[in-house]
Formats: sequence, C-alpha cells, structure tokens
Amino acid sequence: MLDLVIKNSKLIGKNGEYNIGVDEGKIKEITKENLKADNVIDIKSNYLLSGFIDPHVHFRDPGLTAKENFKTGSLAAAHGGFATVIDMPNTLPKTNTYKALKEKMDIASKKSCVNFYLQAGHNDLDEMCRMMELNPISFKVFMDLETDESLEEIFSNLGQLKDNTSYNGLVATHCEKRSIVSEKTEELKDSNDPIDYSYARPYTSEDESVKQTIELASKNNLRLHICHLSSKNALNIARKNNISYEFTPHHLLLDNSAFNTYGTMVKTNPPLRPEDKRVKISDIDENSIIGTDHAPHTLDEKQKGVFTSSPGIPSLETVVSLLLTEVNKGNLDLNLIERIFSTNAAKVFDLKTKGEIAVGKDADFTVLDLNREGKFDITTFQTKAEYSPFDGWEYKGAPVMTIVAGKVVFDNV
Ligand SMILES: NC(=O)N[C@@H](CC(=O)O)C(=O)O
Ligand SMILES: [Zn+2]
Ligand SMILES: [Zn+2]
Repeated sequence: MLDLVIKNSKLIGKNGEYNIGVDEGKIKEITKENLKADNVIDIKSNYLLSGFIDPHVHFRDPGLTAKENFKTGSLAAAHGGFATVIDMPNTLPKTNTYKALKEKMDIASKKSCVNFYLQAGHNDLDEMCRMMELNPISFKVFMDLETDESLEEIFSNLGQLKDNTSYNGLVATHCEKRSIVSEKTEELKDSNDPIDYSYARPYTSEDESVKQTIELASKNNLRLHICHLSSKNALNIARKNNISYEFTPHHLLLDNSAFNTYGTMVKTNPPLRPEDKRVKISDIDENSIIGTDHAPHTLDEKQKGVFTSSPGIPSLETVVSLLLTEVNKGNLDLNLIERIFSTNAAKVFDLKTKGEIAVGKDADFTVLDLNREGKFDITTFQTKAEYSPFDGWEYKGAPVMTIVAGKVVFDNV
C-alpha cells in the first residue's frame, strides 16, 4: 500500500487531472486512474508542481538569530511554497571552516521543516579540503568584499580544490566590483537621500564584476552561477557566456524610484536599478532561476541612515504570489513557473532527485491556486522580519500547500 496519494492534480502543460502515488518519500505513480493509499490528499483541481527550490536564502543561524533562524526561516519557506532552500555562508561565524559548516548542518537538521543545503565560504586550500568531507552544495564568493588580488587567489584555490577533491567546481558569486563601489560611496557618503544608495553601487559595478568573475571562473575551470542579477547589461553578458543566474523579485518588480516611497526598507545589495538599466519580468525565460535573496534584518537595523542601515529584503513569503499575479496579468507564461522555481535550480545545483514530477524523484511538491486572491500582511508572516516593500500589495495566485518528502509542511488549500 502506498503511503500517500495526491488526487485531483492539474500538472503544468498536461490536460486533465492526475493522481500521484507516493511511497517512502519518492514518487511511485503518476496516473489518471484511482489509487489507494494510507493517506489521501485532495488538492481540488489546483496545480501540482515539483517542489520549489530557493537557491539563495540567509537564515542567519548561527550568530545572527535576532534577524531570523532556521526554524522561522524554514517556516517562511514552507509558507511561501518552497520545499528546498540553499543557505548562504555569511553567518557568524562564517560558514568557511569544517567546524562552522558542521555546526550549521546540526542546527539546520534540528530546526528546518524543509530540505536544506549549505553554501560554503572560501578559505585556505587545506580548510576547504576539510569542508569537502561535508559536501557543501557550492562555494560562495562575495566579490564586493574582495580586491582583485584576493579574488585571483580565491579562484585559484577553488580551481585546485576541484583538481584535488570531489568538488564539482560550482561557485556562486555576488557581483559588485569593490573598487567602483568604494569610489562612488566615498563621493555620496554625506547624502541623506536613500536613492543615492543606488548610485553609490552603480549598475556599472555589477557589469564589471560579472565580466571579471566570468574570466576568473573560466581561467580556473570553474562553473559559475551569478546571484541576484539586477543590471540589464550584466544579464546580456551572462547570457552571451551561457552562465546561469538568479533574479530576485525586488529587482524584477521595482526600480530605484522605490527608494522615494520605501526609503532604506528597500536598501539591498545590489541596489534597485534605474528603470532603463534594470532587469524586468519580461526578461524571464526558460533558463531563468528565481533566487529570493531572503535577507532579513531587524527593524532597528533597517531604520538607520542611508549608508548605515543594513541591506537586505525578506522575500520568501511574497515571491510566488507576486509572480503568479504577473501570470494572471499576462506578463509571464505559466509554463515557465516550474522551470524558474524548481527545475532550473535543481539542474544548476546538481540536485538530481529534484526539480521534476517523475517516477523515482523526491516527493517534494508545491500546490498553486491561480485564483487565490489576497493582500500581503506582514503580521501574518512566519519570518522574523517585520518589513517588506510588498506589505499591503494585492495579489492573485498563491502557494496553498507545500509537501516535503511526502509530508505536508504547509496547508492552506
Ligand atoms: N543582499 C543583501 O543586501 N544582503 C545580504 C548579503 C548579500 O546577499 O549580499 C545579507 O546577507 O543581508
Ligand atoms: Zn549577495
Ligand atoms: Zn544574499
């Protein structure tokens, strides 16, 4: 007897309704026939998609848990329709030692209600070899924190790591060129106008950093993935070089004039771009990946000055409804949704058992109700964050159930 059957499911790109048989956390059957199981979930003709994956979250655990932790962050992920998250290494301590990586794995194993993978920070070659015993899903480089010299050494070490261990060579990068950011920030440091933050870290710094990271990755035979791509020019460079990348919802839906409405609440790195320089919903194609860069801070940290407020926007609980609203407006093809939220990230991050509803794959699912209307209310969110530029926005379309390895972690069908 099957553990579970999910019945009356619409599948993207297929006609009619399907019943999905699940056993021991794996998909066993996909059929229009009736199935018997110990548990039956009727999703009432809503859409069943392969469990969404967010490759870019900051759950702040350990060390920064006033902002978020793995329990609140993973509940926010489940509530937002995500079955899997990939967490970033800029916690305290940095996740760039065997000890720190092991500690975070133990914390997440205890607290996370969704699947999690961890990106590692770079370190000297010996320490990175030790970390490989714990199999981080990739290494992360914050280009905005490095000099040209330190970047040469980091990428060379990663290249040697790939030659000498099982490391697959995947490196995710935050692309802003430190020298341009320092120079422009110096010029604007006395400004009290939040929009100047977008000129202190101009789109040219992202364009130059993307070019530089492509050269460094190619020279060291590494596979590059670009985080929170926000500049239109940089997108064209990435596409020309066949480099995978992520879009955040804030860069896709807001331009830097949002600073005039939301002030430092929309301060984030890279910053929101001028309207004519930014990526847009219409730039999403079959290779795009949505990575929210869910980066919560406390209200107090967000309400300091233009250059002293903390950069980062929490987006796990708004991104799916924001993009489904674009589908309902006719600005985004429904057939891209499973690819940009699940399939493409599974491919880039080598999650071979995820990203598709097929026999043998993990029983991770996201259920979407394309007609569910509502208005975002931050006071109902699971994240610790108490701010979002999207608070109060109306939406049409929402995640209504999240299933992880055959277990329901969020149900609002
Ligand atoms: N994106 C941000 O503005 N902030 C991120 C760091 C990062 O992703 O660069 C954070 O961890 O707060
Ligand atoms: Zn970043
Ligand atoms: Zn980030």
